[in-house]
Amino acid sequence: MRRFTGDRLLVATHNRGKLEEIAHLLEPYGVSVVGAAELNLPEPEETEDTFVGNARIKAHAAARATGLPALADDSGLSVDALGGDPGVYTADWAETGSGRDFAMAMEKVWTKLEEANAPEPRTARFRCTFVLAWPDGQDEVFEGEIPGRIVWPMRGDQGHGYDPIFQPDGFDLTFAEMDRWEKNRISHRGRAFEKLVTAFDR
Ligand SMILES: O=c1nc[nH]c2c1ncn2[C@H]1C[C@H](O)[C@@H](COP(=O)(O)OP(=O)(O)OP(=O)(O)O)O1
Ligand SMILES: [Mg+2]
Repeated sequence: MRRFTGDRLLVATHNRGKLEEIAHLLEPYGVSVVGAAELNLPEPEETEDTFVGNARIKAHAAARATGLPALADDSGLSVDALGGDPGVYTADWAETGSGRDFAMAMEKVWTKLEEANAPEPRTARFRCTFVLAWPDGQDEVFEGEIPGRIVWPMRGDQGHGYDPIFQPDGFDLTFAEMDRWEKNRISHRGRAFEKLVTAFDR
């Protein structure tokens, strides 16, 4: 495991919600973040069919373009009764052609569960894969997941993406009803971060 010794980390994401959560996770380590969008880095095509494959594409593209270490996050929601969908295609389900519509994407999840007559609880998990890529082409992989269930109707206005329909096991709140500290403490991203953090120990 290599150490990250800087005080500002390039996060190879164009997703503001992820960036804010990662910023809060890093704050106690005295590391701030800069997002790929702020540096006007292009959004690479995510052509792999695994989280780790797509996280590698994003992390290495940013590390190559800047000569800096870069952290990418590839994540998604896997619904058991839908055979693990949307999974790696979680962002694609929200694509409208002119941006992303997560209300539409959440309706799609719910409609498919209704069509499948899926019994309650409609179990699901969020998964997160971090890839930390070094400018010399090496990388390290850290994964986390959180089990829960899909609820309907949507609840809460915090968080991002599919948070309003995901209720983690052991909680009565959806991710969108939690503040980001509470979410980070238990989330797929928080859990992957617990492993990544050894790279920031200083
Ligand atoms: O904590 C989460 N709470 C709610 N939804 C979430 C979460 N974590 C991932 N998600 C959803 C958002 C996106 O639709 C997909 C990830 O897709 P993914 O390609 O990894 O991210 P993205 O395209 O939004 O940003 P980017 O690739 O620039 O990092 O899963
Ligand atoms: Mg993406």
